[in-house]
Amino acid sequence: METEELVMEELLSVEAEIQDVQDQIKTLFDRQEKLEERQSELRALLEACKASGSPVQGCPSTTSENWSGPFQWDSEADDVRLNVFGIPSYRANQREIINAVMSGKDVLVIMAAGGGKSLCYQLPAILRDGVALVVSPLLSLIQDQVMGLTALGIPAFMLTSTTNKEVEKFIYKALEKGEGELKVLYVTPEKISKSKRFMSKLEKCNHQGRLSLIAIDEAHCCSQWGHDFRPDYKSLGILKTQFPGVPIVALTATATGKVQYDLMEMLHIPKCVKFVSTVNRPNLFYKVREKPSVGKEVIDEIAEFILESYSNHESGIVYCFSRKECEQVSAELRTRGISADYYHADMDPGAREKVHTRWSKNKLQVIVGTVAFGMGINKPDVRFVIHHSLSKSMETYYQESGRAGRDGLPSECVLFFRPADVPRQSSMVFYENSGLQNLYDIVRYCQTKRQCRRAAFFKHFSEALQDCNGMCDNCAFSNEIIELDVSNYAVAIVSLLKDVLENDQRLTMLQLVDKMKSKHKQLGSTLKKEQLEQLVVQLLLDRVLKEEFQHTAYATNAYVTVGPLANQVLQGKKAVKIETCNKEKSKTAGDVKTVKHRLSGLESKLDELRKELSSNHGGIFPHSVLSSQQMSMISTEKPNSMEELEKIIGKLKAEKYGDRILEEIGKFAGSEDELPEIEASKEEEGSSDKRASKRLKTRKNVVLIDSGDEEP
Ligand SMILES: Nc1ncnc2c1ncn2[C@@H]1O[C@H](COP(=O)(O)OP(=O)(O)OP(=O)(O)O)[C@@H](O)[C@H]1O
Repeated sequence: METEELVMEELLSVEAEIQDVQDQIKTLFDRQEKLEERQSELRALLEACKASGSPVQGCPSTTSENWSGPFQWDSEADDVRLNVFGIPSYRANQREIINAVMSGKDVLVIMAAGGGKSLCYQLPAILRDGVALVVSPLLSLIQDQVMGLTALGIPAFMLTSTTNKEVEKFIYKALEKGEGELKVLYVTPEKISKSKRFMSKLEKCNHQGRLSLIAIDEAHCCSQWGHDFRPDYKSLGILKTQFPGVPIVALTATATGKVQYDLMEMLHIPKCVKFVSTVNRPNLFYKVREKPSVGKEVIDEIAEFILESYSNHESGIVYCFSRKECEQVSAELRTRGISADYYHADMDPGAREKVHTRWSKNKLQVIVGTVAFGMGINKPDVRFVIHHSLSKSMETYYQESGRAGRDGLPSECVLFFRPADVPRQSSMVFYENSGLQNLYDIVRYCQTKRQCRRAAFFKHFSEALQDCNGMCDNCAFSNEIIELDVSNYAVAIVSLLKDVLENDQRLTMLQLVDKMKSKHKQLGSTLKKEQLEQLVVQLLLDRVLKEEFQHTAYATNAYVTVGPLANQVLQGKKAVKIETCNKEKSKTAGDVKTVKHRLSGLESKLDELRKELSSNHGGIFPHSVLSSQQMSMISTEKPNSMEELEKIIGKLKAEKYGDRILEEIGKFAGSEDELPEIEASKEEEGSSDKRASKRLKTRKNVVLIDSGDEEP
């Protein structure tokens, strides 16, 4: 008997050790997977550097074909840009991309939403002889583009399931015989993969030297690592094989290094010239708000936000997790006086189209949609994108929030986050490639109360850091953040889960938090329920815990169990901390109400500053006093006189960024090599202006602001 007990004891200890070893193996495998991913990203960057010689983010350029010109088609291109498209000047990279396509190169374009990708293939399509083929994933997107081009007098057509026989005949004739006027032809990827007839006409067109270029829009759909993988995009590789002499231009708004590498392989364009524009959208203010646990309260907060900040019926989108939620949220918003309607995949296409059109024409303020409200949303003046629920990845969030402010004007992106939303998403994405890893990245973005939100995007897309300019809640509002050491709670959670496991039971995140709550009540716990939830999520991110999934006939349930690093916590080798705010930052940070309040206090001080300026100086606008960074903080417009500057300030004030502008005005009078003025704004109101006026008295090339002028 005694021997049996001893054996039993040893068996348990061996089993525990095996578990430990397995945990370590799992950690190492995870690490290996991450490293391999990074390895392939770096290889892709290296390839791209070698192949293109063009500036690639994160990789120094090796050659330097100068794509800015001059080229023989320069004046013709300028003429078409201005007189056909009505565009006065190129945006960043557009000229270079057009020149590379015109030179017959394969080109990969990564440019943020609204950056102006279409011009990059539409302009060469007009300049080059023959027909340009454009592959685009969505009918609605194609219809919009064809309508737009036709309105400009450009012969553009689409060949899709909705095309009538007559038009189809015209297109085939134009391809085969060059009859009729056809400059740009839009198709879906299915046409390439499924229609032999179409491919044979295209062959003939190319044979006669009339296929001018091939554009592949939303090219990230080629890669299964991307967020919108479309199987038919995989077969687009055939285009380069069949038409090797025709330049391919692949365009997308987002692609990590891995996706770029993948799509270059899929499309057989390894030597393409690559143009990567920044993912930064400087006009978007990112913030995360704590999501109340009561559904109605969430809607109250969303409604309050819209009614207070966007009372002039400015357009917005609210993204929800499910179709049902979508319908509920839109109904609730309506009862609170907001003109809202829902949009999801379960509606018939006619009804969806109707909602979209009403919204596009500003007859509806808010669309409450699921992810189905996605590609092809071209409304330029969307002022806010609210996420009622967590997105499934950084890429998805970047895309969805990026539908705000395509016109370049200040807009807000607000994500309502609550840890309990994590298992809802994880039980949906755990079977996808890197699904959980992607989800945990966006959860990390939401959990932090310290790190710049923008920096998370730069990191995710392997781009060098850029200044956020105070355009996210964590950078703009320096509320005191306290770091709580909650290692003892972590130990209690791990021990509890081990007990549960030994009894062959499982706990969901909410059950675990409830158990902890009742357990800690007895111990006189100080952590609130929300903080316990935050802690459990933190432990998931830190791999102390992990999620496991179980399928039932109706759903997949997510459970929380001990993870690879659980023992380190038990052994006291790993400290666990959570961040908490002194004030309830997430509720107030960046709200228009807050900004307006600060602004009204500062306005009277601006008047004082004006008076001082006018009594001292002679009206010379001191361009030299402003660094380009300061200038860009104020506006993308460049003022040439004080009057113009004041107008811009007035406009920006109306757009709620007045307090930052005042800070900048304070800087006009200061020397750039003084201490960073940005700090002044964080002092008590008024102190920055006092310092500014002091400097005014001592400085020579200062500004005159006419004290008699009305605030524009
Ligand atoms: N150089 C330019 N100057 C001013 N406006 C421009 C310029 N280039 C493009 N635009 C305008 O910018 C808007 C967005 O362009 P476009 O639709 O091509 O963006 P996109 O990069 O394709 O965005 P998305 O990825 O969201 O589809 C359009 O209204 C377009 O006419």
